[in-house]
Amino acid sequence: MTILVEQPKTGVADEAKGNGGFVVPDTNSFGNTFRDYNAESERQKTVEEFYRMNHIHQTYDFVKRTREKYGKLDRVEMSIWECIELLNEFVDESDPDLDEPQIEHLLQTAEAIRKDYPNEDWLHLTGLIHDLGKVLLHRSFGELPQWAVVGDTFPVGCAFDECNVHHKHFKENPDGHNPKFNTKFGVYSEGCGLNNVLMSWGHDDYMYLVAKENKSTLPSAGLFIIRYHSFYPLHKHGAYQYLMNEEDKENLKWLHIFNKYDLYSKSKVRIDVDKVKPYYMSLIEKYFPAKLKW
Ligand SMILES: O[C@H]1[C@H](O)[C@@H](O)[C@H](O)[C@@H](O)[C@H]1O
Ligand SMILES: [Fe+2]
Ligand SMILES: [Fe+2]
Repeated sequence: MTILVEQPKTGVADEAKGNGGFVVPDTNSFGNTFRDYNAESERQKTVEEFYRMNHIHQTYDFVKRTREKYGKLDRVEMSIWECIELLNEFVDESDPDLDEPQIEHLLQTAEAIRKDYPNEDWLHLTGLIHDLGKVLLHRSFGELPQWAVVGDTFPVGCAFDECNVHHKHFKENPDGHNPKFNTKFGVYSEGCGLNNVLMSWGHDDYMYLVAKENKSTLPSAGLFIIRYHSFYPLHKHGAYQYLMNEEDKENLKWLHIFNKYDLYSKSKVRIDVDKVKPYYMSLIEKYFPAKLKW
């Protein structure tokens, strides 16, 4: 099902009058511009070290093996809300804009979308669950290291585009020296569709598999957002476009909308969980079974 892209409820004029629409802040909680990977901040070193490990270890072979293993979904049975609560203890080491527990980020994203798109309940829920795959960091999921869970994603099996954050650290990735994998198309072909492309392993693809295998009724745009929201090289820089097919191009429009809320809603202003929980529980019930296989 294709859902037509609509304009947000409030226009710029409404925002200026304080009529409720989501307002994009100029700086993050640390006073820097968003996604500035070189800004001197307490987080810069942690983040760069994160990407060094990520770029060295995410190889075609690693992704294939790990995706097969986690795709079995034979670890845990739990509800969406139980998973949200599990995430409470984690801070994402790849993120220069946020050092709050993940539950804050999930609710902030969902609530910001809800302000501007009150009728797209599927998009509110997508906001709430888009990062749930970060449970891979948890003990019961084998405590995957951060480099295998978070951060921007990129295709493996073809050349690493220069617009990837901290690109220089790819020089230690063995795939970069393998002629099978280091050309523009690598193991892929033009227009093959993202569904046929292996992405670096992490919370996006994992949560997509969880939603799909548990028969979520979210529209294809919602599943696409979950699966590719960390693919900044594509949705921010326009790299790797030649791998997309027509359906990907349609879905990308919604991902562009979503990204604004994912990125810019990160703040220190807390959401009252008890107040908004009933609304989100009703959406979970509408689009997911009560218990899911993870
Ligand atoms: O640091 C962030 C964070 O891990 C997000 O959850 C992910 O979606 C982004 O792409 C990444 O850069
Ligand atoms: Fe994410
Ligand atoms: Fe996010």
